[in-house]
Amino acid sequence: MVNENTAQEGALKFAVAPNSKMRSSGHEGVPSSASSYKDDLAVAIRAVNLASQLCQAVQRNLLSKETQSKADKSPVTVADYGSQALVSWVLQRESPVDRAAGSFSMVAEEDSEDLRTEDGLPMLERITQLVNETIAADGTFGPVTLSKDDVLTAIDGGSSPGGPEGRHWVLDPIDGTRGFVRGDQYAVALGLLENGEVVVGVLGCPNLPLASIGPNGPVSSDNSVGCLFAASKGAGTITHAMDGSRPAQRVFVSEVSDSKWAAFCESYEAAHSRQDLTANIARILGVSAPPIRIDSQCKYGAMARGDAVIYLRFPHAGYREKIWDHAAGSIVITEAGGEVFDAAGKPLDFSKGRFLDLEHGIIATNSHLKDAVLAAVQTAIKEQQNVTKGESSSHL
Ligand SMILES: Nc1ncnc2c1ncn2[C@@H]1O[C@H](COP(=O)(O)O)[C@@H](O)[C@H]1OP(=O)(O)O
Ligand SMILES: [Mg+2]
Ligand SMILES: [Mg+2]
Ligand SMILES: [Mg+2]
Repeated sequence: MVNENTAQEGALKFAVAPNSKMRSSGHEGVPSSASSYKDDLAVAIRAVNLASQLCQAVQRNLLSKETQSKADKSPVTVADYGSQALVSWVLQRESPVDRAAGSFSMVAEEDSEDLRTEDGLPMLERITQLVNETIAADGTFGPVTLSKDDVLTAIDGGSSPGGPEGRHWVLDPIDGTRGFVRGDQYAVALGLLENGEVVVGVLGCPNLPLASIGPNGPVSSDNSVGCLFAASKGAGTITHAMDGSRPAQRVFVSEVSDSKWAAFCESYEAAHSRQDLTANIARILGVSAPPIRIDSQCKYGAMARGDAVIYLRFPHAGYREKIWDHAAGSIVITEAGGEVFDAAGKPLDFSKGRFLDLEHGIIATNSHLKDAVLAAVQTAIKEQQNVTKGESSSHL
């Protein structure tokens, strides 16, 4: 995990121009009363907070039997399922808009298939226990106990195919499960799509330091962690401490306009993003600070408050991006004044169902640097293709 020592060492080693850090908005809590998504944002924050409490409890006591491998070999834990069950349960119970409409649609990462087998029963029992303990500890939902069937049904509330029409919640119950299992960064990421567009996004980042993790972060003795980021269309992005110890503040992406002063963030896991390609992009841009490598959509949150100026993600060939890995993060960036686009410079299209259909790679930065970063990305990709062509012709 990037800790404050690393950030402080970085601050000494690398001269990075100051940028716009958190600025007080004068608003407390939810971004703006002018937002037409105020109710959606409030219920999304409540759901993400509750799910984050379950994740924190599990991460403190993670046992190996509480982690399994899915068919694609990625890990899934009792907390991924428990988080999905809680978010689905809170939204279906508390969302005024969904209740009034009598319909609920959510596109979420997990499903209950493995938990419905005989082998899955101990895990289901543990998840049900965790869900009920979390609801009881929270204390704001009244006396309620979910059965195993209720938990399975809540998890399967996330089976919607999504698409270009109507309202769909989009959930990654734990984004960055590898980071979660390692004891590092992860996010509970919840978005809302309306006719294919992300209109609400909430990121619960229980391990993210409140202090900047960027190379120009403040030299601070404050080791507090746990940040929530919340954005809704037209109303900006706010952040607050998850334990309520600091009030909400509006955040804005960095104003840095010279790429040599721009720090970039990317995946901790080399298997998730091509770090050779991102190193080349950084070289072309003249970036001197080392990459900030952390798991999950916490990167989008950190960038939205100015810790990093560029986000780069280039999965290995054959990987298809899912909408729940970017929906909440992308609106957190755009409402903080940034831009999110693919390697062709196009905005991400969340209207195509469970997958994103895009040109290789996802990039985020501020509007000053968009053209320069895009040009560097395209140059690095061409250089890479030339090297690959050269290698294959030398084998002929
Ligand atoms: N082979 C892979 N390549 C790229 N991303 C992956 C791969 N396997 C899982 N992921 C997803 O990448 C995201 C982590 O991103 P990052 O690398 O930025 O931390 C997570 O959503 C993770 O899924 P999950 O939600 O199951 O953890
Ligand atoms: Mg996963
Ligand atoms: Mg994910
Ligand atoms: Mg996940």
